[in-house]
Amino acid sequence: MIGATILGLVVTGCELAGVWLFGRITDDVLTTGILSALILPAAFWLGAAVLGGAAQFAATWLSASAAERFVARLRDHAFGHVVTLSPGTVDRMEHGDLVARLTDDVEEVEEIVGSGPVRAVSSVLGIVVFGAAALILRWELALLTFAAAPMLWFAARRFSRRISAVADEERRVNGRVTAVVEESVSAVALVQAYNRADLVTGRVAAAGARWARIRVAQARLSGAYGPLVSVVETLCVLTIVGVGAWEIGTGRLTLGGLLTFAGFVSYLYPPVQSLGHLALGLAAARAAGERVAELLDTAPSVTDRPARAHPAVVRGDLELRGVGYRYPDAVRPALRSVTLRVPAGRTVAVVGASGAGKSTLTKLLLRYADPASGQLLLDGVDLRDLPLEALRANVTLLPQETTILHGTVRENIAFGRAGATDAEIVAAATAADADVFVRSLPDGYDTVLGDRGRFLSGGQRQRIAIARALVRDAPVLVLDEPTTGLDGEAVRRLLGPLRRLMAGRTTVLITHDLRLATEADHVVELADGKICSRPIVPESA
Ligand SMILES: Nc1ncnc2c1ncn2[C@@H]1O[C@H](COP(=O)(O)OP(=O)(O)OP(=O)(O)O)[C@@H](O)[C@H]1O
Repeated sequence: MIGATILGLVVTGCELAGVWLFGRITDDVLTTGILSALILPAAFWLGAAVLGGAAQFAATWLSASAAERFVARLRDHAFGHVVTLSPGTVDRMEHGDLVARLTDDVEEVEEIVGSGPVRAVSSVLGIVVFGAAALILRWELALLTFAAAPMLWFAARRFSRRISAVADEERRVNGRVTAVVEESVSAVALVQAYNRADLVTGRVAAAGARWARIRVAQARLSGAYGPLVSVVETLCVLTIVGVGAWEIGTGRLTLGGLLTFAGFVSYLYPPVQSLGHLALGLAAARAAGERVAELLDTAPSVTDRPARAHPAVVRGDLELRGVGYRYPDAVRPALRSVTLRVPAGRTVAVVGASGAGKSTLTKLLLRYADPASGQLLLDGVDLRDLPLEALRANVTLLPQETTILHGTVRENIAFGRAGATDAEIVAAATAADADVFVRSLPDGYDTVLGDRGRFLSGGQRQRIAIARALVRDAPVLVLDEPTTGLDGEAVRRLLGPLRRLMAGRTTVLITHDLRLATEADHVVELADGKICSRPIVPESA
């Protein structure tokens, strides 16, 4: 900011010198015809132009890098906040709208908070310096010219109110367009299968048309502001020419003096206009800023309590004592007084009908949410008393839907633990029965997997996920329907990798698959959010 102010001063000083030298040249060279008098002022003028140009270049560079740094920092901050929100909170947001807040809205805020102050300072500098120069040269004429300022201020105020209302709407609709496009693209397979291209294109077109209407309204408003200012400017120039001609006639002003004065005034308007535009831009930035602030104000539903002592590595004794949970806005609780114990190193399978509350249990075990009543304990410590990072370092979740990230097979497996070595990655893939098919891929472990792993079969995706969990090597394992969507043969092939993954780990195995349930030491049934007392399959050895 200080650098930009100094550079702004240098630019303004050079422009001022240029205008003044032009006035001198008019009086000493153009009106007298003495060519030799041109050399010195021309040399100074050229010097001022070079120095001013260099300062302008440095100021542009400085403000662009400051602006981009600001955008990156704000986006990192906002995104850093989003990843602390529980998955349930993020799922309740429209993903496209969330993306719009983290991209377009952050950039819009920068316009005002980042480069805005720099532009404001250089505009104010320009107004003060050229205004003072005009006053010093001919104060009466200057005051006459400044009379236009209230008109400009009044116009900017009227426009900014209307632009502000439109800007709010534009930011909202912009988020909606991104959300509709994002949703339609991710559902493209369903759209084609059900022949509903007309429905989604209609939705995108409707959102796009609404956005286009608002953008046109915005353009109309700011388009009207520019010409209005030009008309006011023209009025001032005509006043200067008229009064100036009269003053030249009376001998109170030379032609060079009038041109110098007109030059000062012409340098006065761009900063006045720039301040006006800045005020108009403030409306859009405020609307965007509110959307970013709303995101930052969304509090994580689960937070760390003040630090407490905790074992770095846990044994893995898991216990649920009378756990109850109800989703926000849900009428019925998803879990009701669930009591369950999984001794260290043992496996408990949780079976039950769809909607019984099985996945909800996994969310509480990972602390995506806290129970409304009761306690979940790891080695006798309430999960809420463990730092979130320590809890998650000790509990590995294999979610129902396998997430494959855009990246290589190696990166996808290494995602399980920062710093995993190549040897550990290959060992995990081998134990997950993934090594053979990975080596048959075009680039082996360096094959880039497309978004969501669409180049892989369901069973292959699941084996990559098991390798990732093996690399993580945590003592507690939560498996949420690990065989969902797989046929009998694929399930059979997954049994070996799953057994190797569960071996020696405390495991909560959520499954519909009774063959898989027999892998557990104990099976419990969840029905309507409660544990049933009767075992539904005979316990295995
Ligand atoms: N995000 C949510 N908001 C509100 N209610 C939810 C939410 N997720 C689940 N529920 C409700 O909570 C109950 C338990 O859901 P849960 O997903 O735990 O069942 P589940 O046993 O895992 O079912 P499935 O076997 O079909 O995966 C259901 O009635 C469900 O409708």
